[in-house]
Amino acid sequence: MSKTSIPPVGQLLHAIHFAALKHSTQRRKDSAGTPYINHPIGVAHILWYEGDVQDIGALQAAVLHDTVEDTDTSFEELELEFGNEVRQIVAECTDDKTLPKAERKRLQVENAPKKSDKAKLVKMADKIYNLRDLQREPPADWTLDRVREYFLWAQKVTDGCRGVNGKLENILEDIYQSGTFVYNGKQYPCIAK
Ligand SMILES: Nc1nc2c(ncn2[C@@H]2O[C@H](COP(=O)(O)OP(=O)(O)O)[C@@H](OP(=O)(O)OP(=O)(O)O)[C@H]2O)c(=O)[nH]1
Ligand SMILES: [Mn+2]
Repeated sequence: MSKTSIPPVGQLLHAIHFAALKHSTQRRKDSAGTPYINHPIGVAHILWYEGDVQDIGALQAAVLHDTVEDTDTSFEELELEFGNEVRQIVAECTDDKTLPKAERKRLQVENAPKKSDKAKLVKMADKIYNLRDLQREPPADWTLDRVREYFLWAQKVTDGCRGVNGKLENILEDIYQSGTFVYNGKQYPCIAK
């Protein structure tokens, strides 16, 4: 059976299985050491359940979005397993880790408006997931300033993704306008007024 003739549920399962194997030894930065795979699955879950996104390529790319950046996965491998469109969306969501961190962050802001609609969807859901993680419990070694900087930077990135999904935009706007995060037991506004 050629890849495109596999029903969408099978295509999505293949992406989940692939990402689970690739991220199998990785953990999130929270104190519980949550399995990393919870994040890419959660990003696809946000697209479907909160963004009403049913496009199979976008959902697969969401599940696979950190495989090249954070594991030994190559773009060629993604193309072979999932086709050219998924490869391209993931490529648009992959930072060049050979660049200094400040430059990577700057490029995310600069390039967001130039991305395809499907890459913008994945970027917004990725940020929603990470911002919610930060609201709940910042990584143990993050200073208060680093958390604040992340919210400000994320807003600049997702502002460049506007125009493709009002529901996801509204979720992000709520976080920036009225969201709070907890740091050392104290509550702070995500974006100081
Ligand atoms: N908030 C949070 N983030 C965690 C946690 N564990 C892992 N991460 C990952 O850390 C990244 C954000 O941390 P940074 O210090 O800014 O980036 P870095 O990992 O590239 O150094 C995100 O990468 P990313 O998904 O590639 O997105 P991006 O922020 O680089 O765009 C996020 O998925 C956690 O417990 N909480
Ligand atoms: Mn991510």
